[in-house]
Amino acid sequence: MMLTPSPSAIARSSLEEMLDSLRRRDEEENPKDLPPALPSRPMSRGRVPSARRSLPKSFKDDGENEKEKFGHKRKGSFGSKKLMLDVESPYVVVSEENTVVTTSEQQPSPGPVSSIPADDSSVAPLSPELQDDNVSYFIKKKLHVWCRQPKGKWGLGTIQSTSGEQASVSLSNGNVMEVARTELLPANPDILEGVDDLIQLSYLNEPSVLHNLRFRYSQDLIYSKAGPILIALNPFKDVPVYGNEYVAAYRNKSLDSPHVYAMVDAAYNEMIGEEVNQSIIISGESGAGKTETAKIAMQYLAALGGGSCGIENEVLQTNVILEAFGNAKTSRNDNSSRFGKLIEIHFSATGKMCGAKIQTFLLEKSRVVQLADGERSYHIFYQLCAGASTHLKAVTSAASLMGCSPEGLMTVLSTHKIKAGKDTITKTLTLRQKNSFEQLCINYANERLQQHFNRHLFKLEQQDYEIDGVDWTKVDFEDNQE
Ligand SMILES: Nc1ncnc2c1ncn2[C@@H]1O[C@H](COP(=O)(O)OP(=O)(O)OP(=O)(O)O)[C@@H](O)[C@H]1O
Repeated sequence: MMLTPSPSAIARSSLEEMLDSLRRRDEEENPKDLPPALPSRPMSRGRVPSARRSLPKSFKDDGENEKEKFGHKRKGSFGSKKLMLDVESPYVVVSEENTVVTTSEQQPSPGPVSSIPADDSSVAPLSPELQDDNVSYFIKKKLHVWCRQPKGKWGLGTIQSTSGEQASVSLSNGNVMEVARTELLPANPDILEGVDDLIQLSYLNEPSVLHNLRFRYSQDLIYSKAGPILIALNPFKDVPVYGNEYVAAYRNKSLDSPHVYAMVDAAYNEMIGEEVNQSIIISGESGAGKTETAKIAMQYLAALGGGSCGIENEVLQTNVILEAFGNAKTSRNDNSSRFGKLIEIHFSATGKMCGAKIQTFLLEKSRVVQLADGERSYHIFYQLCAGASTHLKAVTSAASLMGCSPEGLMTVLSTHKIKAGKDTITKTLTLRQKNSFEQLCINYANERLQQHFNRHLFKLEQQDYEIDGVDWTKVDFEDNQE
């Protein structure tokens, strides 16, 4: 028997409620629809790269037009080169007895929520490791292999010889390494360097994926695809791939290299064409670029509806408010979103943005009162202080509330007293020490605690002195109060 907790039986988080409401809504809208199938994980396989498969739909020439217009050529197309089948190549032949692997066309990946076709059963997958029978081929043809080095790094090299389970590998930096054969993985042919969709790689192993992404990143190609999934690498700088010109280029399909715009465009077209709601899930570790990517996606949708006025602008401006109240500086990201959000954007029948609904969940509330070293509370607190009018500004009101003079308050906030013997030295605090609001609060709380302790303790002592007939007003408590 399976028990399902009833909604009232347990305390439910806002996240659970949100997911539940989404599920209910989906069921109401599409009762018979199954959730879209997840893409099957592409397997590493010996495969000749298909020139036709890799060519973008709008590919017309060798990319010079795009270079002229956008400053760089599209990557991932094999240019005008036609690939010939090298019958000797291990990228085609796994082994004599084994199967010739596919050169078949990969289905285009139509959108962010679509699935790619399951693996063709007529294709024999190639194990990610080098097989016995093709190690000799790699040696003979001096083909590259990835070799795991100390500290988990991968180095590119060629196998010189093997002896039992060991292999001698000549690395591209000139070193020769003795490694276990299990530490070797086949590398892709040079012609596949920098392909824009990882499923075009003949060998889909960890170093090959990392190498391909790094190669593209080094050329400011921050977007790549893995089938229907878009991979975005954070450039940590401005890359000139956004704005009206790019919106128009992706909209009219004169550009179709991997991009958030292309992803959003596919979803938009699917929504208009099929009249089905679309979802884009953006995930990654802190600082990976999720918030920025979501904003870029929203900007594209806003641009489709006519640009930065009216409702589109209002929807975009919600980010400013959300970030003020929900984002903060952390050790990993100066603008870290400390909450999850589900943004629903609504479109009219004509395809114009007509509204939005934003649900937030799991706000890190403890950040208001508890901070790690070097981190900050929510931007709004600092913005309020920075933007407050002279009348509202951190001194006269504060002094009257605290029952002291404004001058006295300013002095204690900006100076620090040190007692050296019988002398008292007043040291001016630096701007940073003055501005450390969290530290001020912590100090204030500690001072109050100390004061409470002192009062309590001295009251008891005073009573003792009074009993003993001592004039307690002449007792020097100052040391204790430091
Ligand atoms: N496409 C981009 N172009 C330029 N800079 C970017 C891009 N994406 C991210 N960044 C930079 O990286 C920083 C961190 O990105 P972002 O805040 O989007 O990360 P995040 O994944 O949302 O992190 P968190 O989970 O902590 O909220 C941004 O403030 C910005 O400086």
